[in-house]
Amino acid sequence: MIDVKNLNAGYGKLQILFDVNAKIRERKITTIVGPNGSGKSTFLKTLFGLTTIYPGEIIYKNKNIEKVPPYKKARMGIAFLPQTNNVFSNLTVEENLKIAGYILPKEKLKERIELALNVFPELRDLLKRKAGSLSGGQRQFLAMAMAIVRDANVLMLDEPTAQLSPKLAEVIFSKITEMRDEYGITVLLVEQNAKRALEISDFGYMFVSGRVALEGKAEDVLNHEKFKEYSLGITAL
Ligand SMILES: Nc1ncnc2c1ncn2[C@@H]1O[C@H](COP(=O)(O)OP(=O)(O)OP(=O)(O)O)[C@@H](O)[C@H]1O
Repeated sequence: MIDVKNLNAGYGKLQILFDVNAKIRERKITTIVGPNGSGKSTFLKTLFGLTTIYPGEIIYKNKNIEKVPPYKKARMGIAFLPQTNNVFSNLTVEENLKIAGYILPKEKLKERIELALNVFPELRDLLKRKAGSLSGGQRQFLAMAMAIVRDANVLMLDEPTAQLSPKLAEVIFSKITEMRDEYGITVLLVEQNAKRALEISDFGYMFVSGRVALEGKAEDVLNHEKFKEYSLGITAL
């Protein structure tokens, strides 16, 4: 679905990612783990077009998209949910959902919102609430529901369980698997909660210092010595 080839990227002259090769497979969950500052968020931002790309290729559905601006990527079905500011706080939940699908015809929009609310029934009672007054978990639900309204093919999530209780993190993980299994959405996930994230994933990558240090089937990454060292906090930045 997304093929990343020899990707080098960063912020202005500051290079953060070095020769990254990765495959984001269709209808699968791919998770990126790694120490703080290893470039995980930068990778997502780069795929969405928010950083400077030096040489490197990003191929989506057989098209090179490294020069495509973010708003066009959104129209191509790629959704990026940053860690914060992923909803419009001063608008209601309902307004957020409507804005997500503003390019859709009215009937289609209604249908998509209904579908999103089936995945996130927790939002039904909150439709008139301002998004800014939601809890962290509810806000995350809303951001994910908005991606469903937009009919995203690929959902890139940056630490969706950050600052959530373990119980709520579990709910988010099960929603992510539901989105893959029931709606065929391709998921690219960046998580601090590395072990749990890999457990629900199909494929995994570990980044260290902006490079791919480990890759493979999620369970192989989970069982790899390098991942165990990282989990124990031994892997150096
Ligand atoms: N907008 C920016 N401008 C310049 N440097 C940045 C910017 N955003 C991030 N960086 C730097 O890029 C490096 C990688 O950061 P990034 O957020 O991608 O890491 P990460 O693996 O997602 O870390 P964490 O797990 O802590 O979120 C860090 O050294 C960071 O300081």
